[in-house]
Amino acid sequence: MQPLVTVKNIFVEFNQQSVLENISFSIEMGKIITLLGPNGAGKSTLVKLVLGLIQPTKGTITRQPHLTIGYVPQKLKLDTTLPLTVKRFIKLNKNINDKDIMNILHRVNAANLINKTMHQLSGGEMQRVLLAQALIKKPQLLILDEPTQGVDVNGQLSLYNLIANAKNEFNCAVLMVSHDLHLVMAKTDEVICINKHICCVGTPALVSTDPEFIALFGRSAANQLAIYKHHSHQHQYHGRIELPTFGANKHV
Ligand SMILES: Nc1ncnc2c1ncn2[C@@H]1O[C@H](COP(=O)(O)OP(=O)(O)OP(=O)(O)O)[C@@H](O)[C@H]1O
Repeated sequence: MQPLVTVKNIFVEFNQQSVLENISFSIEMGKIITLLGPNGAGKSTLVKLVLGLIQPTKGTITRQPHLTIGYVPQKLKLDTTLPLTVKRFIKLNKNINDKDIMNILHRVNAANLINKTMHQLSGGEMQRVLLAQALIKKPQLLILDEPTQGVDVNGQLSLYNLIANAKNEFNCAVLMVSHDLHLVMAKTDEVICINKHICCVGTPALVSTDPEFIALFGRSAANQLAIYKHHSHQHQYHGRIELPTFGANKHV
């Protein structure tokens, strides 16, 4: 099957400064890809390229015709003087009815937030609402730029479970940027490690042994990635995990 997105030999420069160099990869249906890299490595720039928000200086991006993309941005700038409720925020998507909104909020365990205003939300609540907003149109590709910012460790695990279950239910692909090595890797099919160029690519287990990854992130990060070879089940997180509520796909 044709990949949803194919990125081929991409270069990006801002003010004649090179930000991305010779990046190639493809996003296939049903796969979770995590972009890793140090600050300033070009991860958000790559996400914006895939979204079509910026154009490459050189190279090509091919998207499947009529590809639907749901996007959770790194930061959401909201005017705090406007009391926008969660319901109205999600309704900013056209042709969405109240039943659809309630359904999607239920699925991200956020139905109780429907009448809250956006600026009243905690970090974890905000991320759930942003996820609901990204999922409401049943995207073929879900893109998340650091989806667990401001979320505590239990909330992070819960959010990654929701993302993995959304992937199963909608059979969408997921492209995300994350620094949560110890948690996110259990859900990731492929890691792309970048630092302007692609340093290494592969499963978390494979990348954790790659000398370029170790040189960039250190042994401790490599061990966090590798941990999931041995401890990929949930028992160490007992206690405060909210299990996702996705239809038949309750396995995590
Ligand atoms: N619009 C822009 N104009 C000029 N420079 C930019 C622009 N956007 C990004 N940059 C620069 O490109 C480089 C990569 O930025 P980017 O935000 O993609 O990195 P990142 O890997 O997502 O970083 P972080 O982990 O800190 O979020 C940085 O040096 C940044 O300053």
